Amino acid sequence: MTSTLHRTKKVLSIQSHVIHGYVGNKAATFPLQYRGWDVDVLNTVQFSNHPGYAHFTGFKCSTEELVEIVEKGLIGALGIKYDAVLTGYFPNVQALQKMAGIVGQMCDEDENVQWVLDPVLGDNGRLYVDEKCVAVYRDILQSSKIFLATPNQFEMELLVGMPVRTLEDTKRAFELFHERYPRVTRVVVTSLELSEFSNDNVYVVAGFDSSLGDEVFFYKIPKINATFSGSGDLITAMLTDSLLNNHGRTQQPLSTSLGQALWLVTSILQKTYDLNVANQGPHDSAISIKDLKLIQSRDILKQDPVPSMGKPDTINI
Ligand SMILES: Nc1ncnc2c1ncn2[C@@H]1O[C@H](COP(=O)(O)OP(=O)(O)O)[C@@H](O)[C@H]1O
Ligand SMILES: Cc1ncc(COP(=O)(O)O)c(C=O)c1O
Repeated sequence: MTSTLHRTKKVLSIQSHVIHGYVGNKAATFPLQYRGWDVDVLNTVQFSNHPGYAHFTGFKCSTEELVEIVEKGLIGALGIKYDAVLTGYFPNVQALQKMAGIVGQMCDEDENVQWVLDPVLGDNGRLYVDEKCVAVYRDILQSSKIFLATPNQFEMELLVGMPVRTLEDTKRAFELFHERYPRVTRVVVTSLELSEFSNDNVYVVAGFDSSLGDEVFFYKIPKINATFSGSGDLITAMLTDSLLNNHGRTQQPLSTSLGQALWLVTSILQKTYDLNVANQGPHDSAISIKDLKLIQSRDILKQDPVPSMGKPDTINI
């Protein structure tokens, strides 16, 4: 009952769109809506399906189209005030640069707008955008006020310019990140494979909130025997919800929000895995699961309050 008394939060989500499947905006929109957000969806590309499939077709929005929709339409004509702007995949360097300029200005002009930035560059040692985007993301992170950034392991390595393979590296990487990008208040590295835990079959998910001191915290998440597309986009969306949609409660620390976002994502990935295995039968090596089962996971998304993955470990930097 009480949640309906609070204003519905509004987010502008600028990411890719696929007609079939769930990555980019398709992975973020339904979960955010289901958790009570008004989501304004700006699609940077429109593809038949994600490029993890053998074939896809579609088209990219031009920089001019993206700029016009936000500047003339959403801000100029409608004057919409957002609580958050979520940015993900951009189809080229120019679109990234221009749109980051506009979002940065929105945040400078109104301190209530929080920028959640997923620096989409690549994964597992491979870039899937123009390499010039690396320097552009470094500039953006240096010059803009960012509420939360969510690089994966490879993206964190590119942003700090060092390999991140051990707990000691992780500590140094967060230190360097904070030195280089002091205007980024929170950073979460979404999946680290660290040598200390190589026998434990876990991903490490680590976070740092510069407004709360010098502690890096991390969760160890048991690996499900599969690879998923869209899990990164889903966790960024669920962190946005957990940090900003407090239904009138005081804002909770990043470690608590990450514990809840991880509970939601892990439960959805497990459900997706179980439904796939029920169809395909048992397997030995990791299976590639192309589409999250988001609709079938709506009962998970409805949880309130959201359970947590437990207590994180901590390291001081
Ligand atoms: N095989 C897996 N088993 C368990 N959790 C996973 C698995 N793959 C992804 N995740 C979860 O999804 C989150 C985001 O995945 P990640 O691979 O970091 O995204 P990105 O696509 O940005 O690289 C991770 O923090 C982890 O919680
Ligand atoms: C255009 C596009 N956006 C988003 C994603 C999803 O990325 P992630 O699996 O890192 O969440 C993909 C992955 O294939 C993609 O091709």
